[in-house]
Amino acid sequence: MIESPCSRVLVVGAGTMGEALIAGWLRPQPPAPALLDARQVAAVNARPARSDELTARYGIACTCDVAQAPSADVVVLAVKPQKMAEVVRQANGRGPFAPDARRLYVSIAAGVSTAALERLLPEGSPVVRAMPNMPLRIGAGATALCAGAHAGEADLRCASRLFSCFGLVEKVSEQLMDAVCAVSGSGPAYVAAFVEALRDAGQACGLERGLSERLALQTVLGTARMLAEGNQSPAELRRSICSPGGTTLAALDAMSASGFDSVLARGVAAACSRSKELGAPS
Ligand SMILES: NC(=O)C1=CN([C@@H]2O[C@H](COP(=O)(O)OP(=O)(O)OC[C@H]3O[C@@H](n4cnc5c(N)ncnc54)[C@H](O)[C@@H]3O)[C@@H](O)[C@H]2O)C=CC1
Ligand SMILES: O=C(O)[C@@H]1CCC=N1
Repeated sequence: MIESPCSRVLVVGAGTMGEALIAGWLRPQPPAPALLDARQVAAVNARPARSDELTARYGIACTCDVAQAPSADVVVLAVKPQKMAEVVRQANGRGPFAPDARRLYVSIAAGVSTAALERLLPEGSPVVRAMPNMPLRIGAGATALCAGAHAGEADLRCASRLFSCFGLVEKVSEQLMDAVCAVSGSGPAYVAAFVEALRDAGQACGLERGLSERLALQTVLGTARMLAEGNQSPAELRRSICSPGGTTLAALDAMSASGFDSVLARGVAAACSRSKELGAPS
């Protein structure tokens, strides 16, 4: 079990990501036990049906009124960036936003800066900003963390423990968080789009759609595993597949001439700009 001061965790806005975090903390990680047990986790979701569903599924306390939430040492803010200010103001200084105790606030919201959160939260609150990604659902996530003005090493350690059970955790300076969001936060969607495009391209060359998707998917999986588990760099692996005058070079030359790299660069830059725009809750 996780030690104090990370002993009771409240997830505010338990939607897709919030639920993935809860499920991961409560799941045993053989040979290790679960990080938290159901009595240590609580959640808030504005929709009563969703709140009931989370209680039924995980046996955790769940409420739809944030002001009524059980007390916690760590409050994970998992609402959409556009909702952040509204949720805190709705509580009106009660529940997890009461200025009566020191709590660590961990926000996973894209773009929202620690400074913006500190302005919303009780004065002097420690804030850690995290940017996880969707593959944390299968323990293969990538999370970057940075500390706000009042968060110390112990707060970062606590946040780090909460995300380490989901995969890679990196500490970065806050100015890099928008870029992290654009690469790994949104990245799983780019990879899914790549699989779709490779499937469709295979279909256009005559493969049956299902077969094309299976081949595309296994290719992404196998390549990612080789790069993660082996000692070849992406460039080395790429070169080892390109026979002189062969098929792969023909493909990469055509892709390069069509702007493959610059298309990706423009997409990532757009995500990074959007993260910055989301950064200041009104
Ligand atoms: N989806 C993703 O892959 C990633 C999302 N994020 C961030 O995680 C956060 C959550 O994203 P998702 O889980 O995808 O969104 P989501 O829409 O699935 O979850 C947000 C939840 O907040 C609830 N909510 C709205 N207002 C509320 C209120 N006043 N009180 C309590 N609950 C309220 C909604 O009912 C919803 O279930 C966002 O800030 C996003 O930027 C970060 C990394 C990856
Ligand atoms: O699209 C979004 O805004 C969120 C942040 C990273 C992934 N999904």
